[in-house]
Amino acid sequence: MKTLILGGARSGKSALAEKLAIDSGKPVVYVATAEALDDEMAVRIAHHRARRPSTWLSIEEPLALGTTLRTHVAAGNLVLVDCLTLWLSNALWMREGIHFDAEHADLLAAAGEPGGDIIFVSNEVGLGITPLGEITRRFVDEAGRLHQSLASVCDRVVFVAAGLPLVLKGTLP
Ligand SMILES: Nc1nc2c(ncn2[C@@H]2O[C@H](COP(=O)(O)OP(=O)(O)OP(=O)(O)O)[C@@H](O)[C@H]2O)c(=O)[nH]1
Repeated sequence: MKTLILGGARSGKSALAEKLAIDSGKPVVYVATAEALDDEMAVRIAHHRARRPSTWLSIEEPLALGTTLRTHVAAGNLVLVDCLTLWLSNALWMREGIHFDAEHADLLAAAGEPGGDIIFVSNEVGLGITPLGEITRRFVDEAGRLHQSLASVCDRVVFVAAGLPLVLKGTLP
C-alpha cells in the first residue's frame, strides 16, 4: 500500500502518517529529510523523535530517497518519508542542484515499483498566488509535478487541513 499525505504546515499530516504506520502493524523505517540547521529545528526534531515508537528505525536522508526506499521496502518494512518538500529543496539546490534530475527520476522509479508499503508526507505549497521570484516559482512548480506523479502511483492520497483528512484517492481505514 502506497500513500501520499499532503497538507500545509502544522496541518496534522505527520501525525496522520504516523498513525497509519502504527496501525499497519508492520516494522517501520522513518526517513527524515530534514536537517537540524538551527536550535528551533533541533527542538522540533526532538519532539518528533519523542512521540515516535521506540521500535521504529529512524534514518536521516536528505537526498538519496530512491535508494533508501528500495533498501528498506525490500526488507519488508513500511517506510515513512517525512517530508518530500524538504527533499525537493535539497535535491534542487544542495551541492548546486547537480543531483536533481537523477534523484528525481530515481525517487519516481522506486515509488512506481510494484508492491511495498510507503507513506510519503509532503507540504501542499501550491495553494497561494504565483510567487514573484523565479526560484520560488520553480520550487512550487516542481512540488506540484512531483505530487501529481506520486499520486498516480499511490493507492491512497489524502489532503490534511486543520487536523482533518480529506481522502482524494482510495480509502482510509
Ligand atoms: N533530521 C531529522 N528530522 C526529523 C526527525 N523527525 C522528524 N524530522 C523532521 O521534522 C519535520 C516535520 O516537523 P514539523 O515542521 O514540526 O511538522 P509539520 O510537517 O510542519 O507539521 P504537521 O503538518 O503537523 O506534521 C519533517 O521535515 C521531518 O523530516 C529526525 O529524527 N531527524
